[in-house]
Amino acid sequence: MLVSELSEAELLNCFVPDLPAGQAQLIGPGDDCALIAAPDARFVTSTDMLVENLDFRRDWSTGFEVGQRLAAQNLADCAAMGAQPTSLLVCLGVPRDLEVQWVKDFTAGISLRCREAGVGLAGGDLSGAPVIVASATITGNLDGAEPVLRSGASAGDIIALAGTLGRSAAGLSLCEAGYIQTEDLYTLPESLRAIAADSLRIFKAAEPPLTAGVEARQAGASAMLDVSDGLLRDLERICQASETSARLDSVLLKHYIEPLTKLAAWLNADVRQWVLAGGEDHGMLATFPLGVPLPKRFHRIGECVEDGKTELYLDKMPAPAVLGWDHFRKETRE
Ligand SMILES: Nc1ncnc2c1ncn2[C@@H]1O[C@H](COP(=O)(O)OP(=O)(O)OP(=O)(O)O)[C@@H](O)[C@H]1O
Ligand SMILES: Cc1ncc(C[n+]2csc(CCOP(=O)(O)O)c2C)c(N)n1
Ligand SMILES: [Mg+2]
Repeated sequence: MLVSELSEAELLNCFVPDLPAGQAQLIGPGDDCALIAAPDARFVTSTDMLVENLDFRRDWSTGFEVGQRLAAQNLADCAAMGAQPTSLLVCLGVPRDLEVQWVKDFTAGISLRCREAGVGLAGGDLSGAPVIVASATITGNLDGAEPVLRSGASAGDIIALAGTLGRSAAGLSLCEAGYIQTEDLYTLPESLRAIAADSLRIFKAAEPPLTAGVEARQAGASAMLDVSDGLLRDLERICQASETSARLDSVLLKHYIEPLTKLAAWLNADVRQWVLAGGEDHGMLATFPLGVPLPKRFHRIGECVEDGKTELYLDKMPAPAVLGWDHFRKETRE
């Protein structure tokens, strides 16, 4: 059945009765607004969108995966402030010839990730669009604590990451090379299949270490963001906001590079490009004052350095000018 065969109310009725309700959700979907508890009189909020053919392709990803990915990227933004999610609102624009099942799968994907995070899907909006456009808005609670900003890093701080780097970019390269479904991976050498399957899964539906955000705040992180546009581009954002330089350690980055090296060689891709510039893994990139024990899941990858600039270094050299993701300007780092 196509969405054009249903009224808006009928389409809503296909999924609204099954949406998750979180603890903070006092009134869920059905009225003009939802009502969400904000126990510390302030809340964090952020929004993020996905556009068909730019951010996902329907022939690569299922509705279930796109839904999971939309939830994950919003939950990652909330986590990167050190906040606990309290509500998610979802807007969806769809073409008239889209299967109703796609919309149901998409909502099921969002609902799964919301349930895992204990957050309610509080409402949203539906409209028509020439391609699928989906956006979500998250709110989160800091429980009276201060948020972890991009601007809090100082020279001497340790730079650490929780989550994966380069896996999503590897998954994108696999799809571009025609390895789209797990079954397609059987034509790869056996030794590459597990890492390829892992990368494909992460590309299609990111798996950020969401609870690591609050843990980093509680451990005393000085700055944090989620890596959506690539390690170098996002670390540069911390450097610019904090007015510090940063030095990455190539020995510590081997943790991310080595598992992907053979797959990159097979695909004729640049593994350093995947790891240094690949976005959408949504790992938590944080800085911690020297001496603070890193929370579990955080791996040290470098340190902030004082040189009166906001430069990135890889060991003792300026970091390579590999491309980070930019929707409008793809040829250089900002
Ligand atoms: N249309 C807009 N109007 C107002 N502010 C915006 C708009 N688009 C982006 N911003 C703001 O600009 C900042 C950077 O946006 P960006 O989308 O790059 O966020 P990000 O967290 O770095 O990346 P991601 O969206 O991948 O998580 C954010 O604070 C965001 O709220
Ligand atoms: C079909 C297709 N082509 C390319 C990509 C890669 N891609 C799109 S947006 C983005 C960065 C994060 O964006 P934002 O900052 O808007 O969250 C990346 C790495 C994809 N996911 N799907
Ligand atoms: Mg972000």
